[in-house]
Amino acid sequence: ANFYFRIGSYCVLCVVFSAVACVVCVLCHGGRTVRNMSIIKRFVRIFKYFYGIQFETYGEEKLHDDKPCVIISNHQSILDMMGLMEVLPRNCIQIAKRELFYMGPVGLIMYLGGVIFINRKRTSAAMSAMEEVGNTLVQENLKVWIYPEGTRNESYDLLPFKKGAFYLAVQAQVPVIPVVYSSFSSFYHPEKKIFTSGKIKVEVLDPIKTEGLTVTDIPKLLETCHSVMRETFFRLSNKPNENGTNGPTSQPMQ
Ligand SMILES: CCCCCCCC/C=C\CCCCCCCC(=O)SCCNC(=O)CCNC(=O)[C@H](O)C(C)(C)COP(=O)(O)OP(=O)(O)OC[C@H]1O[C@@H](n2cnc3c(N)ncnc32)[C@H](O)[C@@H]1OP(=O)(O)O
Ligand SMILES: CCCCCCCCCCCCCCCC(=O)OC[C@@H](O)COP(=O)(O)O
Repeated sequence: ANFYFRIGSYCVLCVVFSAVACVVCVLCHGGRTVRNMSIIKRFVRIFKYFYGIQFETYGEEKLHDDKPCVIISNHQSILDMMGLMEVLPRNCIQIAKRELFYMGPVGLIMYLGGVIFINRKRTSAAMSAMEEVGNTLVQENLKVWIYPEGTRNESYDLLPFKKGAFYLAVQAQVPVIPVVYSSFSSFYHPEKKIFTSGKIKVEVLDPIKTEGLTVTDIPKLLETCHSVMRETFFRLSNKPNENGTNGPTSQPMQ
């Protein structure tokens, strides 16, 4: 029962805080702009105190370069929003599934924050939406946060990555910055109806350059990101990886 109360209150907080944030954003900036993200960030960062969640972040300064880039991170649940806002840099928008836009004030606040909505069922439309972002990324000095797994994933591993984030980075010739969150499974487990409090480790990895890369380099770029994020995920989550050690298995970057 406690699980449902906490999840329910999380959703209620999202709706209520969104409605308030919409008013503040419209009063401050008048409409849809990425500058509203800093207002949204302040509201969302309060959530962690309600749920006793602590963040331990490593390498956050790597996100503070005032230059465009594509940030990719693993995605486990709707709690990821707190982790996102914990380290969200300035001028950064997110790619979100279109369904979220229809969630009342939550959709409106995301719209006001500059979030790009994509229809995952219509790949061509999703790609052109992302291509549009790719075209304006550099001159608007924007960062884009994408969850390359394309969906929430509560397994104790990373899903294979979709290619959109990498097409976007290569098209705009901007670096990819991976951000990895440790597994929530110690305190959040929907199947077992567990949602207590706990600590989430967040590690920002070194930017991966895309200068000079073309579409043909995308599979390798995707693979490099996937393996370095997977290794970090296991390390942060203290999950023994294939060869049973806890330490980082530093495979040479092929
Ligand atoms: C005070 C407030 C209180 C709280 C209220 C809340 C406020 C919060 C505010 C703000 C925080 C908001 C938080 C946001 C959180 C939301 C997170 C989500 O919703 S996660 C789901 C959506 N995200 C994605 O899905 C992205 C990842 N997906 C992609 O990038 C895909 O690539 C996508 C959708 C573009 C296409 O997906 P495909 O399923 O078709 O798969 P593929 O393998 O990537 O592509 C298929 C083929 O198309 C080619 N392709 C892909 N992209 C291309 C491109 N751009 N150009 C050309 N070809 C491309 C590929 O090469 C591939 O071709 P070959 O099969 O390899 O031959
Ligand atoms: C007026 C009624 C509005 C009711 C809406 C209740 C609010 C629900 C909480 C919304 C939190 C929004 C922040 C993003 C959280 C998130 O990450 O969404 C889930 C998707 O990534 C994953 O997509 P998928 O796993 O494929 O369903």
